[in-house]
Amino acid sequence: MKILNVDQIRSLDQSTIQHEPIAPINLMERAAHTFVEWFVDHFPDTIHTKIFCGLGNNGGDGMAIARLLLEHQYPIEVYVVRYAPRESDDFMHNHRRLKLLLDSIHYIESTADIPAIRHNEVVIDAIFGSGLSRPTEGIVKDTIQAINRAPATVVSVDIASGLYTDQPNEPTDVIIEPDYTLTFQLPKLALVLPKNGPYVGNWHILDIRLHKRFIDQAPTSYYFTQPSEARLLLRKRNRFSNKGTFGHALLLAGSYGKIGAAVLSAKACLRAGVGLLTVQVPQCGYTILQTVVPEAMCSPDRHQNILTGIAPSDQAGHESLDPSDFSAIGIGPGIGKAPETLAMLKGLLPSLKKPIVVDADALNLLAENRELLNHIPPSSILTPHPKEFERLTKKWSNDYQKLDLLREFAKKNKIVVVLKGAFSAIATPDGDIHFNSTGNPGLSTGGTGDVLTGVLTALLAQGYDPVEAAVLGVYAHGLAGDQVASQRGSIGMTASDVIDALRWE
Ligand SMILES: NC(=O)C1=CN([C@@H]2O[C@H](COP(=O)(O)OP(=O)(O)OC[C@H]3O[C@@H](n4cnc5c(N)ncnc54)[C@H](O)[C@@H]3O)[C@@H](O)[C@H]2O)[C@H](O)CC1
Ligand SMILES: [K+]
Repeated sequence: MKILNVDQIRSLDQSTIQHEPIAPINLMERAAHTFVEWFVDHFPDTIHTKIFCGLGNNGGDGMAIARLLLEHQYPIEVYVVRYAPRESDDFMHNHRRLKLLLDSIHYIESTADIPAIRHNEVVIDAIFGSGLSRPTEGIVKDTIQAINRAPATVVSVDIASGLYTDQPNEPTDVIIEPDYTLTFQLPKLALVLPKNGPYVGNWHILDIRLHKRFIDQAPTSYYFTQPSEARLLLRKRNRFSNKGTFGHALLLAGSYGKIGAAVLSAKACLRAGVGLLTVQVPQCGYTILQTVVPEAMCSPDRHQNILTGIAPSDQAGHESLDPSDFSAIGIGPGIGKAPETLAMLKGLLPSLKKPIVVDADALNLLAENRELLNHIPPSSILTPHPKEFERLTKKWSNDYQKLDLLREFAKKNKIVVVLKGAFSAIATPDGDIHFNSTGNPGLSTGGTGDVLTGVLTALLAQGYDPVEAAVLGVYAHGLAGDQVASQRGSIGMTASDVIDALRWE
């Protein structure tokens, strides 16, 4: 699903009005209906509801929502924040209609007009939507602060009042902190950025049937992975396939004290459908791996405690590995940063031709030896969390700048970068960014990154295109986390739970 910017959303509105065709006021009515449908589903009709409206079309939505909630017998009160002398036409239209049904509409002009808000009430925030053009101030700011201080549940219409749709806010900006955001038609960039968490809450998309052809043709570099899109990426399996069909992956993982990382990666790789798996671990991990992951072959490093090289045959009779024998290689989980491990990386990278997966300490070694980035095979997948990404690039001052850095880094190095976090951002070599839609805070626990590396390596080994592997793998990994959370809650989720919950259907 595309993410469009404010100007495009405005044109989308116009395009819908012209092509459907539909009168603007009826489009507002449709938006209000969809909002109320969700609202009625989530809150009982006895709940006291205060609706705060601005004077533009977001406020117009609020007015229409108020009228529809009245029809559903909700006890409502409506407050108009009078911050300017002029109202939009569609606001005025809905204001007139509401006045016929409601004894009194309240107007907030000074702080004395701001009502007390109690904990068992719901607030609907319809002050500003996508039309926000400057920071909130004066009476709007005072009203927003009062709503934020109140113990009530807050639901924002389209986007929290005070939050820009696709540009950074200043830290001093006063913005509604909603429990829910119900956004119209398309996700907005502001909704997927980590710093905006408090100004977004749980957000949902309401389909208001805006012009589909306009959306299909609109240029964008931002996408949000929907379940149906992820499912389409999944390849059907042929009944006559054999384990050779699904590739042979090699994982280079583990060091003394971190053999668990190798185990988790290996198990996840198998659960993501790889045909054959070889894991190279330091010798201290050999027995562990052979015992805990019997499905994988294990190639012990020459070194007892760290990885030092793709093992050539030696007197001990260890078989040699040839990197080109593998359909995909994953490097990094738990490998540490020993000089010998760096030397291994330096020796290995230039010899590789196919895309690989690079994670964890392999990323930190790259950050400390950036010339190695030139040897990463094109279309490889790097999976940094924000701190690792900062080490690879530089500090950013806001999430929008971080996205620019991410895009540039992926383009310049011709790689896929999965920036992990809530709504993980996947940057492609072409400069697109796909935000993931699955996952929950339970995934912020040791080992889940190792699981992702195993999953991505398995998908590459099966021949998935690297961008598709990243989008699908990150989606499935998050979905497994959501599955665990729905069964046992997100607190106490472990990486092993996530592996068990991986499903491909
Ligand atoms: N696009 C859609 O899919 C639909 C959107 N709808 C709703 O319309 C709003 C956008 O409405 P708009 O009138 O353009 O803007 P706002 O209501 O957000 O703002 C009104 C007005 O206020 C001025 N302004 C901006 N910032 C400030 C400020 N800080 N202080 C004072 N005044 C400010 C500015 O002139 C704005 O124009 C969208 O979010 C949806 O809720 C439709 O109803 C359905 C289709
Ligand atoms: K709003």
